[in-house]
Parts: sequence; C-alpha cells; structure tokens
Amino acid sequence: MKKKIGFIGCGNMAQAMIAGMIRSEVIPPEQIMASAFTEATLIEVRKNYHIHISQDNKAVAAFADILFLAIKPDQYKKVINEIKDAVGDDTIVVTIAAGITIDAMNEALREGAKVVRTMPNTPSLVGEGLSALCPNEFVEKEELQDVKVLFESFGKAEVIQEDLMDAIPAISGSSPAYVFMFIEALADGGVMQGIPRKQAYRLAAQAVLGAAKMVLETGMHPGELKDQVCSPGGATIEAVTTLEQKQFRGAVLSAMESCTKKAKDLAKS
Ligand SMILES: NC(=O)C1=CN([C@@H]2O[C@H](COP(=O)(O)OP(=O)(O)OC[C@H]3O[C@@H](n4cnc5c(N)ncnc54)[C@H](OP(=O)(O)O)[C@@H]3O)[C@@H](O)[C@H]2O)C=CC1
Ligand SMILES: O=C(O)[C@@H]1CCC=N1
Repeated sequence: MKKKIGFIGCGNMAQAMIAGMIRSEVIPPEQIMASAFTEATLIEVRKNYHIHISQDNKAVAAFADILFLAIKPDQYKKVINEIKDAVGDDTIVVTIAAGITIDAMNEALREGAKVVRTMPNTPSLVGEGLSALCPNEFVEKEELQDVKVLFESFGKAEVIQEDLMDAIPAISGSSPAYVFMFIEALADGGVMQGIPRKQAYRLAAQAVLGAAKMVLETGMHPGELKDQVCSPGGATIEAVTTLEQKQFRGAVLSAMESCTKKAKDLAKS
C-alpha cells in the first residue's frame, strides 16, 4: 500500500498494530510515523520497528494519509484540539478508543472529517487480531477498503453498525485479557499436578488455540464440541460440573456486562 500511516500514541495497542502491519509487509516501516508522550517510548519504538518517530503530534497528523489515534479516551479532546488544523481534508482519522463515538470525533475535528471508529485487540501483534470497524458517511467505499486492508494485515476485520461498537470491547477488545487469565489458571492447575511451568503454558495455550480453531473451522455449536469431550461418566464432565457450580459462565457474562458499562463511561472522562 502506498499510503502513509500515522500513529498518535504508541503504547500496547498501537505497537501490536504496527508490528502486525510490518510483519505482513502491507506497509513498510518508512511509511509509518508515530508520536508518544515520552521520548523513552519513541526510542524503544524506533529501535523495535524502524519507523519514523516524533514527539510532535501535529507532525504525525500532517504526515499521515491514514491517522490512527491510539491514545487513551481521556486524551482525545486535548490531542484532537492540538492536531485538528494539521489533519488534511482527505486524511482518514481512525479512532481505536473504547467509547469514543463518531459524532464526538466529528465534533472535535470538524463536520465532514473522514472518521472510522474501530476496536482492535492485541493479538494483532501475531497476525491474529480481530477488529470491528465503523466508518462515517464521509468515508468513500475505496477509502474504507484501504483501512480494512490495513486491519486485515494483522488479523480479521469486520464492518459493523455503530450501535454495536460499545459491545465490542467485552467480546474481543478486552477478552484476550480474560483468555490469558484462563490460560494462566490452566497452567497453574497443571503445575499443581507436577507439570513443569513452561510446558504447562505451552499445553494450556495450545489447548485454547485448538479449541478456538475447532469452533471457527467446524462451524459446530460450542456446546456440541464440549459434549464430544465429555465421555459419559468420565473426567471432563466432573470438571464441567465444577465449573457450572462455580458459575464460570455467569462470571464471564457479568464481567462482560461491567466491561461494556465501563467502555461507555470512558468516553465521558
Ligand atoms: N490495549 C488494548 O488491548 C486495546 C486498547 N484499545 C484502545 O487503545 C488506546 C490506547 O490504549 P493502550 O495502547 O492500551 O494504552 P497505552 O497506555 O499502552 O498507550 C497510550 C499511548 O499514548 C501515549 N500518549 C499519552 N498522552 C499522549 C499525548 N498527549 N500525545 C501523544 N501520545 C500520548 C502514551 O505515550 P507514552 O508511552 O510516552 O506514555 C502511550 O504511548 C485506548 O484508547 C484504548 O481504548 C483498543 C483496543 C484494545
Ligand atoms: O482496557 C481498555 O479500556 C481497552 C479497551 C479494550 C482493551 N483495552
């Protein structure tokens, strides 16, 4: 892709996306520029990804054809105010923040600015990201396609309607954190039974990867796949019973509810 890509904010999520883009060779490092709050972050980013760096957000805004705002929601107003005059009329501004709406973006930038609201996740780092995208009415079909190609360079991307965007952090933006907790817990359980720690992480992570792949590739209902593991009178149904008694699924649902509520509230900060 010939476009120049800017990142304002270069923390965990931005770096996962930058790594994914470079790894897929969709964008070479010399077409990417990033800014951050501290010089230390930028030195690290330059060292790891060989992209252009600047502590001047306006310079990044002026550089970019596609500009990612990868700062935390509470920084949006301040940063947009700082860069809005440097954002070109044809620049596509991509927000990755939880809770920040397209209306709020246009209000802060200007009416008519091209905005794509998105919610990626950190598995982008290894090319297995999942991002939800929602453009405003000023983004042309081909422009959305360019943005989609970028997101697909580090995983899957789905265009969805904006009223569902607040539901995305809980299911895919934040959910890697709960899955990491699950993997850690599985590994702890293995260690408790004597499996060496490093091997326990490998076994637990591969089991989660394999189970996810089965859902995606067989198209079967997760419940049916679960039933296939539970031999009658066997060991798995014992584990499943304990998980139900401990309200495993209820805990996940409650966690997702609180995540969604917080994601909406973040925009108010
Ligand atoms: N982490 C995740 O899994 C996901 C995060 N997001 C969204 O991504 C955004 C960033 O989150 P995350 O990467 O986790 O946060 P981080 O804290 O890791 O990164 C924030 C970045 O913003 C920089 N920054 C802060 N203030 C400014 C400023 N005034 N100008 C320029 N840069 C600034 C920081 O610089 P410095 O490093 O120098 O402090 C840092 O690089 C959030 O809006 C979040 O909702 C979306 C999906 C998933
Ligand atoms: O924790 C957060 O607010 C962000 C949004 C999704 C993942 N991280």
